Amino acid sequence: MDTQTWQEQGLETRSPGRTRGEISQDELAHQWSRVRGRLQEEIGEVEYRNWLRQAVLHGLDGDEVTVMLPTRFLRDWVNKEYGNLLTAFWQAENPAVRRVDIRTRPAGTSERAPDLAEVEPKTAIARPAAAARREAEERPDMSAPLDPRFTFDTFVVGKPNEFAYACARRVADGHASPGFNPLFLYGGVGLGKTHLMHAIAWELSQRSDEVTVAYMSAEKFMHKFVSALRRQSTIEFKNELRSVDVLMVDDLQFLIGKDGTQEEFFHTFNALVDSGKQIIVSADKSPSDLSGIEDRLRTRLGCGMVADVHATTYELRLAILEAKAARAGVVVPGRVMEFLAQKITANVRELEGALNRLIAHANLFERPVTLETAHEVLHDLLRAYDRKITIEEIQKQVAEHYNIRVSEMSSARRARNIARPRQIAMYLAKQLTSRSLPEIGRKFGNRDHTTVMHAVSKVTELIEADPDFAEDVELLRRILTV
Ligand SMILES: Nc1ncnc2c1ncn2[C@@H]1O[C@H](COP(=O)(O)OP(=O)(O)OP(=O)(O)O)[C@@H](O)[C@H]1O
Repeated sequence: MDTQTWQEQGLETRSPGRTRGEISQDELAHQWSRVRGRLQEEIGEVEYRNWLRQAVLHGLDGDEVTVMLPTRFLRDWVNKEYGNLLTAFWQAENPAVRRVDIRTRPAGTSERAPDLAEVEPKTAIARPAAAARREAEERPDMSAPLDPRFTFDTFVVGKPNEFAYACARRVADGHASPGFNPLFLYGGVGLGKTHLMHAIAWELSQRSDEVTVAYMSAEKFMHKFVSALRRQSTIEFKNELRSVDVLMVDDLQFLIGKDGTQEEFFHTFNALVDSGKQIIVSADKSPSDLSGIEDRLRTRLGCGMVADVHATTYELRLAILEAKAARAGVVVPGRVMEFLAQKITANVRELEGALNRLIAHANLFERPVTLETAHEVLHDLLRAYDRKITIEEIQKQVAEHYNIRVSEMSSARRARNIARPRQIAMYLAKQLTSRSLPEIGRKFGNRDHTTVMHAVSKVTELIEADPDFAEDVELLRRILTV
């Protein structure tokens, strides 16, 4: 990582190498970036900006992390309001950390910490694991190595992601037909697209020393392109990109409206595909729904394999929690996991964050994880869920969306244009609230729980069979969960 990037990431400038406790500056930077990500998720964008945006990591010394803030007021406030959270998240990231020391930094010693969006996944040229790390150290501009946790082994497969997983596997096995080029993965926030891309990169690089994989976020692609333009070194940039065997661009939606960068990406894309190289792209929408992308690019993006990563189901959430707890070597009672899987429905990132907080809390206070501690530790998150989503809100939103009266949610009418939205509302009530089937049934005109069960399985079936229908339900889910 170069000095500038180091500072951009809210880190103090220091000489490269390893910190005490065998952790490299890059790893530490990643941990800090994730801690900040969790903080932002946890306390919300506004609070984060107000209080923590200027926090800078000074370093890790033994078991103590030091974080600097520019004023005493900020230091005291952060200490009081977020000190425990910071410690818990650091502990979850790095079990060696026991304490977080929050201090003021002498004036003029560091830069602001940027938005997370600015520092999220960077670029990595992936070779075998060890080589990739060396590469990252030798080539400061290729700053972020692939996340070692994002492999196929750690990816939990369920109905919502099995197709995307199968496609990713096929490409990673090196047996994909041209029909898999490009592989376009799309779906909502935090559902595992980046994880799958990294997994492909790891797998390919472990398979052969010869294969070079370039992974970058669309933003990074843009930054690199723009700075190449400034340095008048676009030829090198092009050559560098066109020399790889596999190019992965994550979160392509960030290229929307960036015409010059899109143009460059389009040419790179064509050059690579024409010479038989593999392209893998992720975005939050399917190619046909990515408005703001040039038509010729959209057409090319959609001409390979397009795989949707659907919103999680209760079963998948539970399986993910079980896998993560087992991996962390922590015993979390089944009831606690069921509770989390039922409650934390927005995405896997949030679910993972909740589990990490519970584990960190248990470690910190040397107490077992129980349903009671889950309520206590996650009360703010759970309150947000409780506050946000009620069955009434779901009914209102769905009725509005399909242009029917809210009263039809409880009526006896069985016409398709009424019954289908009602089934969708029941399905969302099951997904987004912790209400039981009989409770949901009661809210829908005293219907039996078997009717709700039927609605849930019907909607699940339709989501799998009909992408437009799936899109509609996903849209409603997002509206309800923002
Ligand atoms: N099926 C899964 N099994 C295990 N972990 C998962 C799964 N899906 C997501 N995760 C975890 O959830 C977190 C968020 O996933 P990821 O970053 O891949 O999401 P994304 O779809 O790329 O989101 P974004 O659109 O925000 O970039 C990661 O820590 C990832 O490991």
